[in-house]
Amino acid sequence: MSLPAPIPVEEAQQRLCALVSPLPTEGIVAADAVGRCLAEDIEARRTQPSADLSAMDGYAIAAGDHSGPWRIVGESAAGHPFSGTLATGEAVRISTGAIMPHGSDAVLLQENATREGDTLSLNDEGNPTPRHIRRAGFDFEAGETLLRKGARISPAQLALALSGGHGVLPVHRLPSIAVLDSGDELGADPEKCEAHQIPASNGPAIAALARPFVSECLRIGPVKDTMDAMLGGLESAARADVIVTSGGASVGDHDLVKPALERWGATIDFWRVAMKPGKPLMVARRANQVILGLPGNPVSSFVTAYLFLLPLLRRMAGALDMLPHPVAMACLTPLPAGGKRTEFLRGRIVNGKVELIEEQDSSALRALAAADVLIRRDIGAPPTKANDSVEIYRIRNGGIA
Ligand SMILES: Nc1nc2c(c(=O)[nH]1)N[C@H]1C(S)=C(S)[C@@H](COP(=O)(O)OP(=O)(O)OC[C@H]3O[C@@H](n4cnc5c(N)ncnc54)[C@H](O)[C@@H]3O)O[C@H]1N2
Ligand code: MOO
Repeated sequence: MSLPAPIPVEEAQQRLCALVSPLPTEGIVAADAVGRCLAEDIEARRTQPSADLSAMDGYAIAAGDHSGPWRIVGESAAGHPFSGTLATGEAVRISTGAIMPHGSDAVLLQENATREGDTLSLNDEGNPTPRHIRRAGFDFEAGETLLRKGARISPAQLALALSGGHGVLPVHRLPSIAVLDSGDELGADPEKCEAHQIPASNGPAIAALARPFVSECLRIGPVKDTMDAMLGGLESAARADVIVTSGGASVGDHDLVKPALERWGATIDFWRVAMKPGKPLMVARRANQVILGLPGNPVSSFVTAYLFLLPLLRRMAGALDMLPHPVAMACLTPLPAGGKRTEFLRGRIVNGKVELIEEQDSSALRALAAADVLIRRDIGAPPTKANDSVEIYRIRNGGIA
C-alpha cells in the first residue's frame, strides 16, 4: 500500500480549521457566558468610574488649603455620596470607592491625620494629595470598545463586561462532540482489566481536554475492531458537530478507522501529518460533520488533541485566536538536531527553565503526566546547547484554555 506523504503541522492545522465556520450566535446571561467567544465587539454602556472616587480611606480636603486644620462637615461613604460642596477649610470623612465631594481636590490618608471631635489636623506623616483620587473614566468611557469580537470570556472579561453595563452577551454556540475509543484490547472499567486488556484512557482524557469548549460530549465505546462495530459507533455519533476517534488510525491490519469512515460516507480530507508523536492523524468530513481520527498511542492522542482538536473547537466556538502560542524558554537539556517531522517533546519546568523528560515514548503516560510543557522542535532545527532558547507550549497551569 502506498501511503500519502505526511503534510506539515501548520498546513494540517489550517486545512482542518478551514473546514468549519463559527457556529450561530445566541444571547447568554453574562455570568453563564464564561468560556464562550463574543460574536461582536462589546462597547462600554457606562463610564468607569462614573465620577472621581477616593482610592483610600481618609478625608476629602477642600481646594485652597492643604495645611489644615480643617472642620469635618460630613461623610462620603461608598454608595452614599456627600451632597454638599466643600468650602476652603472644610473636610469630609471619605471611604475607599466613595465619590469625591464637590469642592474637594485631595485626599488625606486617615493614617496621616489626627481627629479631635470635628477638627482634623496633620500628624506630620503625610499631606493631602490628589494621587489618591481615581479620576472619572480612567478605566473606560462610555462608547469605548471593551472587548473585541472573537474574545473568549474568562473571569476577567466577564468582570469587565459587567462593569461596562452588559447583563447579556452575544456569543457563539459551542460545538457538541462525540469521542469514540476503538480497539479490542481496551477495557471500559480500569479496575477490571484482564491481562490482555488495557484501560481505555484516551477517550476520557480527550473529553476532559475538550470540556471547556463543548456544549456536550457523547462518549462511545470502547468499540471493537470490526467494520460493523466501527460503523455502529460512527452512526451513534451522527448528530455531533465533531467526532473524535482514537486508535485504529495507522496502517495495521486492524486499523479500521479510515475504511470505516469511507464506508460510512465520509470523505478523507487528509491523513498523516509530519509530526512526532501523531503522524497517523486523519481528518474527514461527512456533510457538516468533521471527523478527527487521532492516533491510539496515549501521548500521540493527547498531543494531537491539544494541537488540532482544541483549535478546531475554538474556531467553531468563534475564537479568532485558535492556535496555541509557543513561548521561548531556556532549555537545560542540549537537544539533537530536528528530524523530518516537527517534534513535540515532553518537558518539565525547573526554576524557570525547561528540562527534557527522559522518557519520550508515545505511550508513556507517566512522563506525559509529569510534563509541564511540550517542547517544539522544527523539522531540521539545528542542535541546541544547554541553556539555549527553545519554543514551548504550556500544557499545565492555564496552558489549555
Ligand atoms: N508499520 C507501522 N506501524 C505503525 C506506524 C507506522 O507508520 N507504520 N505508526 C505508529 C504510530 S506513529 C502510532 S501513533 C501508532 C498509532 O496507531 P493507531 O492509531 O492505529 O493506534 P492503535 O494501533 O489502535 O493503538 C496504538 C496503541 O495505543 C493504545 N490505545 C489505543 N486506543 C487507546 C485508548 N483509547 N486508551 C488507551 N490506549 C489506547 C493501543 O493499545 C496501542 O498500544 O501506530 C504505530 N504503528
Ligand atoms: O507518531 Mo506516533 O504518534 O509517534 O506514536
